[in-house]
Formats: sequence, C-alpha cells, structure tokens
Amino acid sequence: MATVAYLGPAGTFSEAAVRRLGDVDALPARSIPEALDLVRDGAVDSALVPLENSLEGSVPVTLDNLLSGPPLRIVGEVVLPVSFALTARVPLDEVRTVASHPHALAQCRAFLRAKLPHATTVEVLSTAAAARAVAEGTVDAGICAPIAATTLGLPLAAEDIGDRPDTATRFVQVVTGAPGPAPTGNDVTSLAVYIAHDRVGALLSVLTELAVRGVNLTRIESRPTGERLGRYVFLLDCAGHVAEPRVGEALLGLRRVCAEIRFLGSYPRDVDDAPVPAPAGMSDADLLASEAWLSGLRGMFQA
Ligand SMILES: O=C(O)C(=O)C[C@]1(C(=O)O)C=C[C@@H](O)C=C1
Repeated sequence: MATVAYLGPAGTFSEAAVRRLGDVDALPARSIPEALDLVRDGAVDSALVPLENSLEGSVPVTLDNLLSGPPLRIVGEVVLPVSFALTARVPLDEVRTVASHPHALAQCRAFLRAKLPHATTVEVLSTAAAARAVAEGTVDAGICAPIAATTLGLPLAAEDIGDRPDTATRFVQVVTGAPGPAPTGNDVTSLAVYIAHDRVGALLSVLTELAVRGVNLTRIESRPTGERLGRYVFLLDCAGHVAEPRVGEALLGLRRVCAEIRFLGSYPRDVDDAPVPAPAGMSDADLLASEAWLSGLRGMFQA
C-alpha cells in the first residue's frame, strides 16, 4: 500500500485530507518540512501538504519548501472544507492561553477577538497538536477539528468558529520524479517563474504568453526570493495540462521570456466546476488546425 506523509498528529485537517485519497498508509510527520523531506529521502511514496486556504491565503512554509531544495512534483490536489472548534479545559472567561496552528488562528480572528479578547495565542505545529496541548494542560484552550478534541475526550466549547462558514483548504500531493498523471480535461499546471528584474514589463510578458494562447490563469502569487528586497518569484497556476497543445505552447513562450522556471506539476483539479472555455480561435483544436495549415505551406517548399 502506498505511504503518504502528512502534518500530524492524527486529527489534523491534513489527516482528513489524506483520507480522501482512499486506501493509503498515512504517516504523521511533526511539521510540513518534515513531511516533504520524508518524500525526498524516499521514506514515503508521497506527502499531502496544505498549500492555500480560501480565507487566509497561501501556506508560506509549503510554498517556500517547494521552491527550494531538491524538486518535488505535484501529482494531485484535495480541496477540503474546514470547520474549526474550540476545546477548553476551563470556562471561556478563564481562558488565558489558546493554541493552534497559525493558519487556523488566522481563520478564527473574529471569534478570538469577540470571545477570548484577553487570551494569548500560542502557535503550535498543527491543530491536533493544539488539542494535545489542552489535554496535557500546557494551554487552557485550543482551536482544532472537532474530531481532534473528541478523540482525546476533550469537550467542545464552541463549534464553527471560523470567520466564514464556507472555508476550504487546498492540499497538494507531491512525489519525487514518478510519472505524472495523464490529462483528464480538467487539470491545473503549477509553475514558479523567475523574471528578469532589470526589464520593464517583465511580468506583463509572462502573463501575455498565457493570455495569447487562451490559457486561463487561476492563481498568481509572489514570494520573496530571499536574495534582497525587491526580488520575487511568481507562483502561477494555469488551467490545463502540460501534455495539451495550448499549455505546451505557453510553456515554450515562458521558457523564452523568463530567467528560470520551476515546473511544479500538471494534475487533476479537485473542484466540480468546469474549466473556463478558451476564447474563440484559441482552443487546442484551433491550434492544431493552424499547425496543420502551416505544415501544408511548408510542404510546398519540400522537394
Ligand atoms: O493543523 C492542521 O490541522 C493542518 O492540517 C494544517 C492547516 C494549514 O496549514 O492550513 C490545514 C488546514 C487549516 O487551514 C488549518 C491548518
């Protein structure tokens, strides 16, 4: 059975996301970098790690790890609805410390301000680690998935405490060099592009390579490269698969205008909505028809 590392201990949202993969051997790691290193070291087949959340945005530790170190390839995604609960071992008005994963604390800001204005937040490695800290008595309260609290026999002091009721976290499954998944017709391609900073319109030229091929950009985000102020790498998600003509053409164009590209993977989307259709004249069929036309012209020059 394939082994999948995830941010543990048991009871995290990451574990719930791993369960969506079906019959796999789930291996808890202490942190996201540790889960990714288990893949790089060959100790597990893959890791499933949080990449972004619909409310709080990207998970920087995941992005930065995917951008540095030996390359990992994304082969799938899981989009998981997340709903947070508060577990507390004292009444709410006596809570002085509340622990959780920083991304979970950030998604419950309004609740914390309204109900626990005097509590100090304590960042821990995961939401399930927060529940354990409550069980061990090192903090008064924790924000976690309801199951993380109930499996430890802890009470739920409040449920659905997130700032929005319909929050979702997107997880990605990464491997080292295994063959990538074939196109499904509803895929996403993830790239990290490094632009030449000494050129006016460098980012515009990146976006143009996608737009002129009718490739839909679904996410763009910058992270500092760490070299110095003003140096950024852009993380792009585009609709489509590298094996498809339009995305392939766009990658050829990007390769010419970017200083460096890290290809992160082409993989099936885990959403129900259909991809945005290509504008008129920009479908893969249009592209193949124009290529056939050109090769007809070129054929006239062959002996
Ligand atoms: O701590 C967990 O339960 C996790 O799986 C991590 C994580 C994250 O990093 O975003 C996952 C989903 C929620 O958005 C909050 C925390």
